[in-house]
Amino acid sequence: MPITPLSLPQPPPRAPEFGRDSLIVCENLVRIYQSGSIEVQALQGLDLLVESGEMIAVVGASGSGKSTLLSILAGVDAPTAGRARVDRWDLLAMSRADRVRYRRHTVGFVRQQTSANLIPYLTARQMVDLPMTAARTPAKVRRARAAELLETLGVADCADRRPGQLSGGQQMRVAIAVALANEPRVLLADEPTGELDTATAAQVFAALRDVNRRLGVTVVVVTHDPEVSGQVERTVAIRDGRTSSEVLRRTATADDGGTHVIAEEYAVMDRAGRVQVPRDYREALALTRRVRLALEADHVTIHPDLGERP
Ligand SMILES: Nc1ncnc2c1ncn2[C@@H]1O[C@H](COP(=O)(O)OP(=O)(O)OP(=O)(O)O)[C@@H](O)[C@H]1O
Repeated sequence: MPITPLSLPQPPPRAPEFGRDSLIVCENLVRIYQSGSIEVQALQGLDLLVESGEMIAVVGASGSGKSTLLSILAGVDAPTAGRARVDRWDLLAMSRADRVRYRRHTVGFVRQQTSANLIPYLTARQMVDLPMTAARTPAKVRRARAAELLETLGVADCADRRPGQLSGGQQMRVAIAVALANEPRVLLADEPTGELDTATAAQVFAALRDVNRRLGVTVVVVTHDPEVSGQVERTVAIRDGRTSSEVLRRTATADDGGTHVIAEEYAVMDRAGRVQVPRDYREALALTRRVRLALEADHVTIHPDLGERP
């Protein structure tokens, strides 16, 4: 009997390159650390796209690979395998000189420990000046830009103070100003509010959002704080070294004119089509080793395997 072919929507003639127009592209990214005879797979095939001008939060349990991802994007650490591109830089194929140029001009990095970002014997103004001096920026431009950045971050009055004379929140704002000194396209911040109290954390986060909006810098911020991740349009969750889900938030206007935020959670599908079904879904329907997939007109269903088990 002839088999009637299933009528499927036709794919585009040739799939465009993954993330061709994105500013940050990670594809199947792997980072393996070797400590003695033990191998730790910190990233296990992570896919991530970030568009120019976006601000995203990266969340995940301790040890899930967030800091590893940020260090790779910052050009501080190198991936073991996969693909990582930021702007025009291929992070797996950079020479040492490229890496210096990349870290100086393309990305600004704010590290997890506030103190690791600052130099104890320099004033805030001198610290913002330092990366510009390394980039051979003329003195007049440096002076103007340092003043402008400290003003933007709300710490203009701290310009002549050293880190020891600043509060934790002020230190973090100065660290952000330093990271922005050479006008990078991307700002990476690893737990920037981790050591701060709630009110100060909110101010620092507001400063990051301001930088994103006013300067157009793309911001990737790693956080444990649900308050923080609730304030960005996209939150990417990492589990076991892979992106597992994304929450997109948008503001909707109700009939009475009031606005409210709608948050929708999406599972992430990798390029091979693999999707992780959340544990509570699996448990609710006893989905185990084998499931039945069915293609409907505009969605795909997953059914438990009710057949005979071998
Ligand atoms: N230099 C290293 N050598 C060996 N293992 C490492 C190294 N750096 C990270 N790891 C391991 O890689 C995994 C991911 O670590 P990573 O710091 O990226 O996680 P994280 O999500 O940032 O955690 P946290 O929220 O606690 O900072 C962990 O198992 C960690 O122990």
